[in-house]
Amino acid sequence: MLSRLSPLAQRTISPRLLSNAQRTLVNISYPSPKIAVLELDRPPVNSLSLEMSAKIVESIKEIESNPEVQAMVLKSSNPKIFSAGLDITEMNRPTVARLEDFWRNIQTLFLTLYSTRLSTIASIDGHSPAGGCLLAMSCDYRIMSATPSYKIGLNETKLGIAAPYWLKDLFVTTIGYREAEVGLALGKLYSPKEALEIKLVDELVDSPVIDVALKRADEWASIPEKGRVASKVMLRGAMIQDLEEKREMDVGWFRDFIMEEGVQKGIEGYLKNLSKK
Ligand SMILES: CCCCC/C=C\CCC/C=C/CC(=O)SCCNC(=O)CCNC(=O)[C@H](O)C(C)(C)COP(=O)(O)OP(=O)(O)OC[C@H]1O[C@@H](n2cnc3c(N)ncnc32)[C@H](O)[C@@H]1OP(=O)(O)O
Repeated sequence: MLSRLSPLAQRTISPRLLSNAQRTLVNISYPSPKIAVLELDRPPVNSLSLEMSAKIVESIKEIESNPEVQAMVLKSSNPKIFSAGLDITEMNRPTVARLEDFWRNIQTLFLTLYSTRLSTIASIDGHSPAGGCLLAMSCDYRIMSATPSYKIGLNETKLGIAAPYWLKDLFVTTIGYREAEVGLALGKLYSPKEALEIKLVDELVDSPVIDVALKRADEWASIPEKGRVASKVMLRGAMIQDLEEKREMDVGWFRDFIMEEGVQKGIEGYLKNLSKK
């Protein structure tokens, strides 16, 4: 943790040179009393390790604990990557105990972000595959950079794995059954333009995404909280309750699926290709 370094070291080491063990993993700022910005900061690609997921959850709770704050913008410190999704190394020849803990943390991350009383705006200024898309879909509103080379979607099948049932449900809820059926089967990654067409994102911008995200956060923050949160609970409550009831069953599915030798070989091959690239 950055806070474990001496004050002098904290001032003199460039943030770029810090290892992930020394980083805070996320940064929180408050551009105005009603708005928080939660910045993902786990180089190189903001992948979601067990510790990263736990840190995001802790940060959302910290922001929520201030009753004045009404909206939270989720952004990345990386100018080209929102999040590369789950940290694939967590699924590569893991111990069963770590793998199960990892998955419980991912479930908690989804449940916390999807159900927060805060209005959540995803400021997607870069690639957002798989778990990155999960983070974005868990927010209330998604704004993406129009840069044509960026990609967003659920590409799990390309790694030889499947999205868990609750991520599939979230995808169906967001873009509709037929598009989700095709997108999941093909592990499709959409360009920003395609993502807007299927309503995977709500808005595309050419200007810095964060500027528009902060404007939208202001709009969402101006809606009276009680009615806004009641509407959110009505729309999202069933999916949250369903996973709450099935959490341990889902951990079992995940563990058994990932520990299969064939799946392990697939993950190994995918990681090798990523590194070679
Ligand atoms: C029937 C019952 C079923 C039950 C099943 C239950 C559950 C299954 C769970 C499934 C859920 C999965 C969700 C996921 O999120 S899986 C992760 C998917 N993510 C990806 O495929 C993204 C992979 N990354 C990329 O495509 C690119 O890195 C990029 C994000 C487009 C950025 O490209 P670029 O800027 O060129 O960076 P590099 O590719 O060079 O990467 C730099 C560095 O980072 C490493 N890396 C990249 N992504 C990840 C990752 N997700 N996890 C860990 N590490 C990653 C990459 O290997 C490079 O490392 P080196 O510098 O060491 O080579």
